[in-house]
Amino acid sequence: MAGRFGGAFGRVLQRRGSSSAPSLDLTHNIILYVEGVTVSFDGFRALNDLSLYVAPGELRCIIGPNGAGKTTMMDVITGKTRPDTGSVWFGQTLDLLTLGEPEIAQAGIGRKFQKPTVFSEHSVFENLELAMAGDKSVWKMLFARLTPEQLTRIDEVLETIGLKDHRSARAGSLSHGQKQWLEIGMLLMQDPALLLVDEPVAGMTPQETERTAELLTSLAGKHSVVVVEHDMNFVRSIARTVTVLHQGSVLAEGTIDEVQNDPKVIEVYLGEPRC
Ligand SMILES: Nc1ncnc2c1ncn2[C@@H]1O[C@H](COP(=O)(O)OP(=O)(O)OP(=O)(O)O)[C@@H](O)[C@H]1O
Repeated sequence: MAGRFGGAFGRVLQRRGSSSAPSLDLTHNIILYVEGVTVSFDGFRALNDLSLYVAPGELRCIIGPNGAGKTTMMDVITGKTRPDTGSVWFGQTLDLLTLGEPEIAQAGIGRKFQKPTVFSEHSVFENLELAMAGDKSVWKMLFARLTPEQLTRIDEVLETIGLKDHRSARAGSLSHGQKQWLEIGMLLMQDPALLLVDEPVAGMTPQETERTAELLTSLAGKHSVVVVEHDMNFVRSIARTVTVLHQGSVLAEGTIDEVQNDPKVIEVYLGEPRC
């Protein structure tokens, strides 16, 4: 990666709010490099020489038929699965393949899985407070006095996720969509530079879907956001650039109209009822 994109001149960003996080060098205006990545399971190539690049602040949608390798790609970026070959870099200088899952999260990559996982018995506010704990003791966090900055940050995130009026509600009492937003809020408490979001609108009402589109769109710019989603109407409503995966490689990339009119994409999706 470093060879291909030249030396590290210019900007080195220190992520806000996490002094122990490694610095993120965005010199070449790329936050995520996935290059030539291959992952095999018992000889079957789930990812096959996959390469893609994400710019800082970009909102990228990844689509592809079942089994295309979308989840495996997320697993490789977050350190859950190690590739056989290829490289994955976060900015110019962080080689993600040398880091474990906790270090990758600490470096500024947050992942939202499809199923929401919130602390049901705690309030919305407390969930955000707990998410701020990072590697500190959760118990200590709940009883520690919050600094004015921390309180402000929680208020900001409550505003962003649209749950200001539910701050005292028990998380378990929220609707499915609200739980998803709360979990996104919990990730935001760590201020990740890159957010990976897996099928955010599965099971949501049309109103919740619309609100989620607004939320993810509002996060882009401040964060880079990579969304894996099957719902094409949703993808159309948020995406600027869409990457289509098929058999572990990039089949097409472009605007939603470009990829939907691409004969290769049409052929792959023929008979795929979800798209
Ligand atoms: N741990 C594993 N062991 C064996 N095969 C696996 C494993 N994980 C994934 N695969 C296979 O790799 C391929 C890619 O799977 P992956 O889950 O990444 O696809 P996907 O695009 O996320 O699919 P979906 O849209 O259905 O979630 C599939 O054929 C899957 O069966």
